[in-house]
Amino acid sequence: MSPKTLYDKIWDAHVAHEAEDGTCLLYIDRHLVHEVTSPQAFEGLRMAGRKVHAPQRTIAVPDHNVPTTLDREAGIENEESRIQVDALDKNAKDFGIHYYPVNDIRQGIVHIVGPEQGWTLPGMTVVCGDSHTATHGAFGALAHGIGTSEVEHVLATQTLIQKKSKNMKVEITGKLRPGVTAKDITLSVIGATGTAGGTGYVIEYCGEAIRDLSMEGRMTVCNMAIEGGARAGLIAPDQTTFDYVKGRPHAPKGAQWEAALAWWKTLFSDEDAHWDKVITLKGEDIAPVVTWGTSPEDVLPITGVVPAPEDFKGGKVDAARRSIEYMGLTPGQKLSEIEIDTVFIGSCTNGRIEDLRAAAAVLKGKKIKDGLRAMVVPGSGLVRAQAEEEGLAQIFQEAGFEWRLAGCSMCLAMNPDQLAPGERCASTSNRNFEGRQGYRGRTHLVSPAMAAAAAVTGHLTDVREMM
Ligand SMILES: CC(C)[C@H](C(=O)O)[C@@H](O)C(=O)O
Ligand code: SF4
Repeated sequence: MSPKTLYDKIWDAHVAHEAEDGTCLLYIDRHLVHEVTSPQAFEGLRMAGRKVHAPQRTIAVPDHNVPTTLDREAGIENEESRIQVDALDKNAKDFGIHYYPVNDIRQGIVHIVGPEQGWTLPGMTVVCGDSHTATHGAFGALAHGIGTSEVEHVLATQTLIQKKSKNMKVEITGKLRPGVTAKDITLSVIGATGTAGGTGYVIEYCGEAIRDLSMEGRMTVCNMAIEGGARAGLIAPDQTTFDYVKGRPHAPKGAQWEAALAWWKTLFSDEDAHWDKVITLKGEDIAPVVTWGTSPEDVLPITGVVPAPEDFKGGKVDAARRSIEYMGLTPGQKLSEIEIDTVFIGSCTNGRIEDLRAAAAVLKGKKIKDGLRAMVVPGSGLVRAQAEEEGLAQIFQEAGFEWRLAGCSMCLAMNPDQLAPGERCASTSNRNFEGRQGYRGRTHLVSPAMAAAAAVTGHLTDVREMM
């Protein structure tokens, strides 16, 4: 047998049919659904008089539009948001799929809920009408976003029409230095490859620094594969993965667990597998980073300065000029001197328990800068409950953070959690596009520890100085 990559293995195990031109029909093991990209898909089924083909494999949760304030049971004010969440309530009921409504403690961001509940397992194909589905690749699952018409196709048939991507290996060798996290890895990779570097590829992240990460950290890395242009990100499952999955509500049990485990242990890239592209970074070389511009590739170590447009080549010169102007920065300005108004800790990139622990460790016994607005939005109700149990919520609140309910929140500002025009935010989310966190808002992407450090000083800060 010819050697295969992990991606090849999962792909081959799911091809139901291959056409002459290489187009395949893939079987889908898990279909995650949220309120933004599903209403038309369900409507399509209704019009055609069709059912959901595999309701037991379909899991829905409202996350993007839900308010995160404690009074959210009072309802959603914005009409468009309310309609989307109401439609999901109704569709989940009508079509008999698994559902975590807004008042369920298991509700949260779809990419946090799936793994938490044991829906996401190694070797699976996982899709969702959402680009950050890449997150689930951390389990060694082939996971990626799909469009609304594909959501309808998967609902109706449990299959997806796909062409195979190429194989790319991103290796992070050695150990990370203190203060450097999974977020710094994933941003640094995008800094090195650019946002188009992964286009046409499925990335497998490997190397000692990746192996050393917890599942939470691995999810952070894979979450941003899409920001690097890749179709999906993958990490081969190992004991860390199995330990995380075991005992979760929807993980296999007993003899089924043993059978699953035997297969999962075969899920790695063979020694001589063919890679179409290979990138290697040294773990020791990665620093705590921040973004200065309006693309995730606009990333630099916190010790750096705002670049000048002339530092770039070709089309990037104008893009950088526009970014710097939009962000209200001056070339040569030290990144650590950029003052901020807001800190947002949350999102499917960094809204898990370990992220909250990392931020709380920096904040313990400290107060946020006077006049700063800071909020923590746990990724799920269960993350929130655990953080309360561990005393993290208290640390955040005593420091001056708002302690919110779960949802996407200020990651994309579809709910009332938004930046005002000109407001500047240190954010643990994954996109710093113009207007992403509110009209004319300014976003600097950072790790949770870096966000906490910035909250204390009121400017972007090297967390290593506070350790
Ligand atoms: C709303 C949804 C379709 C979108 C996505 O696909 O990623 C959102 O989650 C985002 O992060 O921008
Ligand atoms: S938290 Fe942000 S990136 Fe993640 S699904 Fe929600 S909006 Fe998209």
